[in-house]
Amino acid sequence: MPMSFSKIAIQGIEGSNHYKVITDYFNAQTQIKACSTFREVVDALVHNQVDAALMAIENSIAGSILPNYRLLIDANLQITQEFYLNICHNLVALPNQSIEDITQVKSHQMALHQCGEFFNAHPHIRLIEDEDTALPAKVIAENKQKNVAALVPTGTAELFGLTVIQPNIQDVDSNETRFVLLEKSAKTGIENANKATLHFELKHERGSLAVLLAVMHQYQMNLTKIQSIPIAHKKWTYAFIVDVRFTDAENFKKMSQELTSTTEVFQVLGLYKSGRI
Ligand SMILES: O=C(O)C(=O)C[C@]1(C(=O)O)C=C[C@@H](O)C=C1
Repeated sequence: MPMSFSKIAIQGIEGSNHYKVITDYFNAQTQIKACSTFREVVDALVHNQVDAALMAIENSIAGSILPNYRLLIDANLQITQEFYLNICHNLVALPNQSIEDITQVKSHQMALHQCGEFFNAHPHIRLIEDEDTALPAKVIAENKQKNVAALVPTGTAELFGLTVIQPNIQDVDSNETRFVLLEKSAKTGIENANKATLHFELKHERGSLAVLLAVMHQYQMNLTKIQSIPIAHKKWTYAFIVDVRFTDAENFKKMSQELTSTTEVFQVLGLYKSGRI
């Protein structure tokens, strides 16, 4: 289902996993603004350089990218869509290099986390964080760097003329990252949504989280995720991010009304269609 946006900010360059989401889900006319950090992605949207921003939010092996929740909350952005992408990490280097030749692997920190078991088994390799998965591959190719490898999605080795030393080195074969599309304002009316991302702060009182969960249960919300994130200016206190699926919009509205009056902060970070069937 092609969707039209004139320009979308992503983290990473052509050949990265963010880039792959754009080519898989958006029409060919969509322009891309490649950014080196998630903060730059959000800033590009806030300053109207793009009409949407794509951001990885969690991975099935490495978990949530917590700072990204804070970025989207602080910038007051809305999640308008979500996408799940199958993630393969292929170890790539210049042609004729073997695993014994490799002394460094450069990649995005989330990608390195997803391949922990492989690197534990190859302790001679030093891991170095880079901006995304594709950039170090491009640099290896352009500068003909020997002894350095990168971790890239399927298809990216060919893009830069590199060779796959070892395919699929992620800890678990079936590895997925969930990406969210951010816009400045909500696009989907509740009638067209079946999923929401909510942000709460609760009174530090016995049972306050249990009561909140009971209200969600009462209105038949199906929780797909609960995540606590630190509130930096109130040391050792936490906000909660809750993803819910629902079938009845009226129930969602009633729950929202009730929770608005019983929580310290209640904010809908997005109403959208689930990326899962
Ligand atoms: O570097 C990339 O290829 C990205 O698109 C970034 C990113 C991430 O931020 O999680 C995307 C998916 C994978 O989980 C690994 C890295």
